[in-house]
Amino acid sequence: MDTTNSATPREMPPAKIEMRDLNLYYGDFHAVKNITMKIPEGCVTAFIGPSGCGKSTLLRSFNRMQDLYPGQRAEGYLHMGDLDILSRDIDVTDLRARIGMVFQRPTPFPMSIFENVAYGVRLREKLSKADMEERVHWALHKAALWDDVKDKLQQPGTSLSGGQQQRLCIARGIAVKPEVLLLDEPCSALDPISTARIETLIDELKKDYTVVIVTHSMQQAARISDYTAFMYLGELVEFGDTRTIFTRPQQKATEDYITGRFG
Ligand SMILES: Nc1ncnc2c1ncn2[C@@H]1O[C@H](COP(=O)(O)OP(=O)(O)OP(=O)(O)O)[C@@H](O)[C@H]1O
Repeated sequence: MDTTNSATPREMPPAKIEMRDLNLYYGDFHAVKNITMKIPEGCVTAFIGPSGCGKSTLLRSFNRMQDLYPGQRAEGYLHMGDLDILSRDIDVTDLRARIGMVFQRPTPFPMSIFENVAYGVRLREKLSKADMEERVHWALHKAALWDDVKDKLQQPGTSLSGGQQQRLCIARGIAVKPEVLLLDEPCSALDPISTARIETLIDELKKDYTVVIVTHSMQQAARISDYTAFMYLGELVEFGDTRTIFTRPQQKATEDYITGRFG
């Protein structure tokens, strides 16, 4: 399958993450095939494609989630700047602080709202009580959750609504000040109002972070992303600026998918 990069390098901001011939396997199963692309810095990049095409597998490789599953492996070139993400010698905990992740279902820890946000920071930094409070409040503001929780920071994270829990997970993700935020279908368990709030938040976050999102919703990709990658059967079919992908796709498979005529 031809891979067409319809955004020329001149138009695109510099790469934050770069892949060359990246291959991902579950045992013998070749789930993601020969991906060569650059994720632009300070933008929202969306991965779309039919169920099972490898979007989540690819996203998870950016912060080495495959290490958590025996039998999963990655081959090829995957870099963030000078950092060789696939190198055995890197500190994976440090990598996951630099490249944070928010999952499909909100996953608050069984602890207070405050501690949910402070937990990851405490693992990495020795902050005074006042500095920690400042960091937690900052993250909750950034995640547009402060007004909802400012009077109940000691209540359990699980006492919040689904949409609030997902914003709590985003606050937790940004509290450690990552460079990249990976969002794996962050709105799939949310109602339309919570989804709209998360989408607004993502738009805000790209001022400070590089955001990569996997979404099943083409409308969502069209609304919030600057660049879109369409995957099919483990391959990258087409990648380019979102407007071009949705209005003038170069590959028939992309056109069929976005117009709902797919298989
Ligand atoms: N833990 C696993 N072990 C074996 N195969 C897996 C595992 N996880 C995913 N796969 C397979 O890898 C392929 C890619 O899966 P992946 O979850 O990345 O797809 P996806 O595009 O994110 O799908 P969806 O949109 O349904 O979440 C699929 O064929 C899937 O069955």
